[in-house]
Amino acid sequence: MTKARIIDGKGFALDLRTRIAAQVAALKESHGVEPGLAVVLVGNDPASQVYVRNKGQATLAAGMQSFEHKLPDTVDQATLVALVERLNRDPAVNGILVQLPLPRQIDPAVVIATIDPAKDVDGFHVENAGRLALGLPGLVPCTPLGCMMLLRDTVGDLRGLRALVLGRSGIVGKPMASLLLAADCTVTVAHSRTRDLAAECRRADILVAAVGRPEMVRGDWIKPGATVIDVGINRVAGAAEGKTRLVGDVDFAGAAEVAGAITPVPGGVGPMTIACLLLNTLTATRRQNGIAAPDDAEA
Ligand SMILES: Nc1nc2c(c(=O)[nH]1)N[C@@H](CN(C=O)c1ccc(C(=O)N[C@@H](CCC(=O)O)C(=O)O)cc1)CN2
Ligand SMILES: [Mg+2]
Repeated sequence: MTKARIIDGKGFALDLRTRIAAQVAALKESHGVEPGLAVVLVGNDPASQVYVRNKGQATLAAGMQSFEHKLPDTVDQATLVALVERLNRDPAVNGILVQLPLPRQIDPAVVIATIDPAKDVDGFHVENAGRLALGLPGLVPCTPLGCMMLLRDTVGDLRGLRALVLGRSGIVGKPMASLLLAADCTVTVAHSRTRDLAAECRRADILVAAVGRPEMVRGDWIKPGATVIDVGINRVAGAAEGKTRLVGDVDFAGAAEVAGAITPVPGGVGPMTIACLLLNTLTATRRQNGIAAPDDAEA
């Protein structure tokens, strides 16, 4: 039987997007400034195509300008870098995002390093990563930012809580650990080489799973009453022939019997990623124009 509160990331994200749209309208009214987001898609990865389409629709729905750039999967790195440099110079573009993954002939680190840090709404540039690690203001990666919003809404005061981040990627695990540390949690980062992962998980008041391994975290790894944030989005074979379904990195049914609160997949962290992209674009636009956020703003 499900005991845990199910954290409604989809609902939270929709509400956040509505509030962002209101702030965009106010920004246009007060300063005549309209945020613009450029999204670059390289190749034909079906999931990336869906994400980019959803980002474009969400951008327009928030009242921002959307610029989509699609390049073939054979494109060379120099051409992509030249496009990013052009977007860096374009005053209508306040945020730049290059959809990942990129084809193998392109080094993502080189492309990300080309993005103007002030327009890096993914928060992946080393300058923004360094700022986050040092507790300085910058642009924060969207998925960890969304996880923190859900955590604050669910738990409230995070100070002193024991948090375990499962996964050490530069996109989710490391920034997530920095954000939890900044919120005064006691943070452990676990990974594939961690000894007795289950025991580490069982100590955590907050468990953030971001390893990309379907249902790896079992129900008996969860501390009773813990808050579980599942970042995994894994497509696995479904019950019916030829059908697939999405699962997280956590065995939802098992964990929901033990946890105090848990994000579902789908409908948990995923929708927060796009909502936080809009938030970062608004933040970047304000900073580029020297406009302070109103007191009731999200960021
Ligand atoms: N440049 C970037 N590339 C990628 C990022 C990113 O933040 N920046 N993240 C992911 C993909 N992603 C956004 O780009 C993303 C993934 C999932 C969702 C989402 O809403 N998921 C839904 C389920 C969707 C489905 O049915 O497939 C959910 O979890 O409810 C939004 C955005 C990799 N690349
Ligand atoms: Mg503009």
